[in-house]
Amino acid sequence: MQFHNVGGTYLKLHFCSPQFYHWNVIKLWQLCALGPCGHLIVVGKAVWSVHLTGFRTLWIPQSVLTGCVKAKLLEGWLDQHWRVEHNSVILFYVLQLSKKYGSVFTVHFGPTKVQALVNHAEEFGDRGMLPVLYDFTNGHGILFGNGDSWKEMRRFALANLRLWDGQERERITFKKSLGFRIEFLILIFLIGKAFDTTQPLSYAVANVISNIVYGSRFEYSDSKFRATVDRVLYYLYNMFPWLGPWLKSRKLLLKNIENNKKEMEELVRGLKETLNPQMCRGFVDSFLVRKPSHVSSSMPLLMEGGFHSKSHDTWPHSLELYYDRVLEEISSVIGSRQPLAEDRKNLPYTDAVIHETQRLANVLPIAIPHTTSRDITFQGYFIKKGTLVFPLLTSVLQDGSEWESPHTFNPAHFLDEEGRFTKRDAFMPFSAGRRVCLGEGLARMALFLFFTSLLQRFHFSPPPGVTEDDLDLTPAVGFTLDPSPHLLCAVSRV
Ligand code: HEM
Repeated sequence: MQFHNVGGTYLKLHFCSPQFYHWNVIKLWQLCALGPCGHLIVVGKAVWSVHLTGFRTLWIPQSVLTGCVKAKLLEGWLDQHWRVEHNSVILFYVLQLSKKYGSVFTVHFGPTKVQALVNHAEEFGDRGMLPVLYDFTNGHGILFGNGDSWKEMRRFALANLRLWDGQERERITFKKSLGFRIEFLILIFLIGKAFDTTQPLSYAVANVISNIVYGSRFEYSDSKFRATVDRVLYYLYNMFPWLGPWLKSRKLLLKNIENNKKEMEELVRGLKETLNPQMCRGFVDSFLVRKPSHVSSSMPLLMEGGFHSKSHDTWPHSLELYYDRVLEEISSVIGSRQPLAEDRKNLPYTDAVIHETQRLANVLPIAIPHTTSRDITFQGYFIKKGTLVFPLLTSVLQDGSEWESPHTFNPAHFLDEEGRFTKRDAFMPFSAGRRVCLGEGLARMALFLFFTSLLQRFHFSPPPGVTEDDLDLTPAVGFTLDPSPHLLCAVSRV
């Protein structure tokens, strides 16, 4: 994939001078720099506002922020504001800067030196490690690993996922699991009450992934399972390293991670005791048979796949209001039978709507951090080995020179003049290069089956008394970009 043909934006972030390291309060202004409402809050004699001119500056006397007061202020303020604003602010903020400063620019951001850009798969292909991600993984696994062990794990995982893509495994495991999750949603929706889209979808997606990872699904009434998923959701809303040790939520985050690890270990113990090497039930079994010492690395897939897919699954319903044409297509091609993966090629408009939803929803706007594997000069900028790099996927997914209407929902982006589905190079919600999403094939298939099955059965609308215009779909904060929590009603079509 050649990023430079697509013309994305490359973000380079510098952190400020180390003399401020010893101030606890430094993290406050690190945050505030990109904090609520785009205001820059400068504490004490911070000198790094050079590149942030143009933003309003609010001075907080340093004397106000000492000892406990400092900690309390910080905690309360962060809890109230940061979690709500963080992601969208970073995103819109850097996009604004990119308009002003061009495709490579510098932001002073805190006490570590950080630069972010995308290109050159090899040089920018290592995974960058943020403290909070380290808390979660200790640097192991596919998502956050590097070097030979990452290479080996990725190859192994891909081979296994391909296995499931193969006929037998797909028919048995994948379709069955999707059936379950759809069954669950049907139950929820049939209750007829307005529901918040996030939670049932998260449980359902997590069940699909656990079917693949563990070879079995959970009952939705299982309180342990629900607690695990809730904890994963909690991670996502708290994955901000610079919140650091001041936040009480970090303590909870670590406790949640510990609890989830324990439960996963328990599950793996059970699988070990009942292992039959001739009959792999899921991903963990493959590890137990062929790579027993790496088995813990398979576990974060539950979180990884779950949260990405969940974010997408919550979006299409919000856009369902536009989907009459999709329904016509589904009903003329599939009728009332269960949709199958191979139906996709006969549903070009539906496929275009799903792609356009992914493009505009842009659920991982700054992907997952990379790091440079060696010194490199890129677009005239020297970047040192070990520099943190944030691929800004939004800059490609909503690039005005690539898309006819970059900020508007427009399925025609993926259709040719005859109404046939057409691929676009700038469509890269799964990123690109050597760290491209491992679950892309699986996620694409799940999105298609899930989306068509739900639309086939339900009409979605805002709750009584709420108009479509009242629905607030402003992206909410998190590691992923989800729509703000909102209620919908599902009315059965059959
Ligand atoms: C709609 C759903 C999904 C989206 C949009 C998505 C997107 C992404 C993105 C943007 C990355 C970062 C790539 C980079 O570092 O440049 C990624 C990495 C990854 N994804 Fe996904 N993902 C989805 C679903 C899944 C699923 C279902 C799985 C698991 C079965 C999965 C497994 C992974 C793994 C293991 C990585 C790390 C790859 C590596 O570092 O080598 N993803 N994904």
